[in-house]
Formats: sequence, structure tokens, C-alpha cells
Amino acid sequence: MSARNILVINCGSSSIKFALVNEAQEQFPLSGLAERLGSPEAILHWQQGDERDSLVIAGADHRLALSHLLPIVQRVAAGELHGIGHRVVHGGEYFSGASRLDAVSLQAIRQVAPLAPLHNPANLLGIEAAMKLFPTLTQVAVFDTAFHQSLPEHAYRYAVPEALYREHGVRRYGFHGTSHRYVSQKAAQMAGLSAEASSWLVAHLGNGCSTCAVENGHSLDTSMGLTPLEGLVMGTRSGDVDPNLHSHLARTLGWSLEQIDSMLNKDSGLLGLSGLSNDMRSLEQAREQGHAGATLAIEVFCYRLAKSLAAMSCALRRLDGLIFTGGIGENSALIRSKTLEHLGLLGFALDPAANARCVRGVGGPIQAAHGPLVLVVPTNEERQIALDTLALLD
Ligand SMILES: Nc1ncnc2c1ncn2[C@@H]1O[C@H](COP(=O)(O)OP(=O)(O)O)[C@@H](O)[C@H]1O
Ligand SMILES: CC(=O)OP(=O)(O)O
Ligand SMILES: [Mg+2]
Repeated sequence: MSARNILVINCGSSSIKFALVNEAQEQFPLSGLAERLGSPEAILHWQQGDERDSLVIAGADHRLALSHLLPIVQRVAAGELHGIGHRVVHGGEYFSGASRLDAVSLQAIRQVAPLAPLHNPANLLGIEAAMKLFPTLTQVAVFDTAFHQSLPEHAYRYAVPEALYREHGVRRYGFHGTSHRYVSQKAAQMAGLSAEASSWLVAHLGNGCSTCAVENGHSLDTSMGLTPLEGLVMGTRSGDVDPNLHSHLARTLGWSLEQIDSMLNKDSGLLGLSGLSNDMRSLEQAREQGHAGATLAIEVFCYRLAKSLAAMSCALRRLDGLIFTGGIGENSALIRSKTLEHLGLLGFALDPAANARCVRGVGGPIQAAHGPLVLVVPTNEERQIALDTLALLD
């Protein structure tokens, strides 16, 4: 049998990423991104081999973007598509692994949508559009939450009245599980250990950011909670704040729940602190030029990240190493170095030359000779989703 192609669709809150993954090729034959959806700047970019193309889709929503993007996939992979894997952010307590999409699993995804209002409705649009265009193909959902279903109860329960958990599912779920799982397996390979007998701290630092404690292939704790807002400072998300902030803002400024929600999810994080940008590249440049907001945003980001990693270490009985991944984790020597400066008590130390070398897709060890292992591991959520989809096809 020739190598199979899987289409991977990741419908985010304001973007759609897609990739055609061939099981025998490291490079994706086709990949692309529709971004700034819902705005006049909406645009679709894609890359086939070395050729790049783009299409202005001003004002397009998810549905319209999919109607442009799926025919491109059809042209490239006509008749050679074996299945479709969808990233679904929230699977609640229903899914501890990937699942074939059918009436039952779709119902469960709809049911937990209120827990991820920015993500699950978009995921469902992608699924419905793909089912319409490719009705005969097997479609699979791969959940961000699934890997974290192994958390022990003392890590996933909030200290609130237990009826809120029993009757309304109020607990910590965790996200980015596909990435935490992928990079911890890769790290074990790189270190010559088996994934089933190794322990890792993971920092996934993209637009959304989270940490995770992985022992013997299982997630034991993670920084995100009921929703992807808990935990670290992110591009536009605040991460942890005092839960009384909500009532304080409502009482003193008369803000509505929608205003507070939107402020914490879209106007906070690196963007809110710096007053400049949610993009770490821009902040690093501005910091170089002495921008006070950018400097502070980077300090807070790294300190909070270090605190979270130290907290995650409570979940582990042994530590084989620390993993940096995601756009920031894979590219920013500055963030890695500033974060580890706060973790000296755990023994962490970097080799500056190795740290500077591991950027733009180059992974490897970056620790100083005397310190515990620190690895930069490029993540590949698309490949992991394709692998999970293939596993269900088999
Ligand atoms: N060379 C770089 N230096 C610092 N940050 C970078 C670099 N390249 C990308 N990033 C940052 O990575 C983040 C995006 O991460 P990414 O993993 O691509 O996001 P997503 O969660 O959307 O997949 C942005 O903050 C971006 O600025
Ligand atoms: C769950 C989550 O935060 O996803 P992303 O990083 O893609 O925003
Ligand atoms: Mg990414």
C-alpha cells in the first residue's frame, strides 16, 4: 500500500490552520493558514512544495474561509485522501483519546462547547464543512484535553462546592495535550530513554501557553484549567488573576461579564502588559530599544512561567529534563534564559552557545555541563493529529 495522506484541520478562534500530512514524508505536501477571520484583513495563505500563494478573503468568517480552502485541498489530493483529523480543543470528561466523529461524539463535543466558547464552536464548523465536502471519508477528532484525563483528582479539582463539579463539570481539564504528548515522546527519544519510563516538565509557549508534568507517558498536572485562560501569561490572555477581580470590576467600574471575559482573553497577557503587541518577536525588538512596557511584559512572562514550572515539579517523583516548545519556546533564547535564571534552586543552568543555536526548527540540549537536561523540541501537532487519525483508521 502506498503512503497515506491525512488532512488535518485546526479551526481556532480567529484562524484556520490546515495541513496535508503524508505518513512517509517529513514535509507536508500542502499546508496553510486562514487568519484574521471576521476582519477586513482576512487572508488565506498556503504552501505547496516550495510554492507559496495567498488569497485576500476580506470579511470572511470560518465558513467562507473553509469554502475557499477545502477545494484547494481537493485539487492537490483528489482521490488520495484517506481521512481527516480535526483538532478539537475541549472534550470534557468524555474523551481520553482520539475519537471517530459520528452522531454520538458530535453530540458530546456540542455539549461541552460552553466550556470553550472561543474554540469548540469553530472546531464544529470545520467538522461540518469537511463532512459535507468529503462525506465518505473517516473523520476523527483529536482533543487538546484528552492527554490530561490522567490527572489525579487532587490536581484536577478546584476547591469549590463539590456539586459544581458533579453537576456542572467545573474542574481543571488542561489543554495543548497533543503537543505535550508529542514533545515528551520526542524528548525521550532524543535522551535515549523510553517514554514509558521518563519524567518531564514541558513548557508549550505559542499564542496560548501552558506547562505540563509528564511521568511515564502520562500527564499528571498542567497549568490550564476549566478553560484555556488559567495559568501562564499568554499573547492576549491574562492567565491567573485573583478570582475576585471579576466582582471588583463589576462593582467599581460597572463592567459586564462579557466585557470582563473579553478583556481577560483578548486585551491582556503580553499585549495588555506591554501596551504594544501580543507577538514575542515584536516585544524582543522593542525591549532592545528600551521600551519599558515590552521589558516588563517579558519579565512577568518569564517569572510566571518559572513559578509554574516549579509548581509542576510537585507532581513528579523524578525529573529527566525540561522541554521548551511552541513558537516562543522553539525560537526565543532570551525567554529560555530569563526563565531558567529563576529556577537556579532546581539546579537548572544553560549553555549560552547551545541556547543560541536552537532556533528556527533546530532542537537539542541547551543545558550547561553541570545542570539537568534542558531540551528544545519542535512540536508538530499536525503530525500527531494525523498519526492519531491513522491509528483509528487501522
Ligand atoms: N524568532 C522568534 N523569537 C521570539 N518569538 C518568536 C519567534 N518566532 C515566533 N515567535 C513567537 O511565537 C508565538 C507564536 O507561536 P506559535 O506556536 O506559532 O503559535 P500558535 O499557538 O498560534 O501555533 C508568537 O508570540 C511569536 O512572536
Ligand atoms: C487551547 C489553546 O490555548 O490553544 P491555542 O494555543 O491554539 O490558542
Ligand atoms: Mg503552532
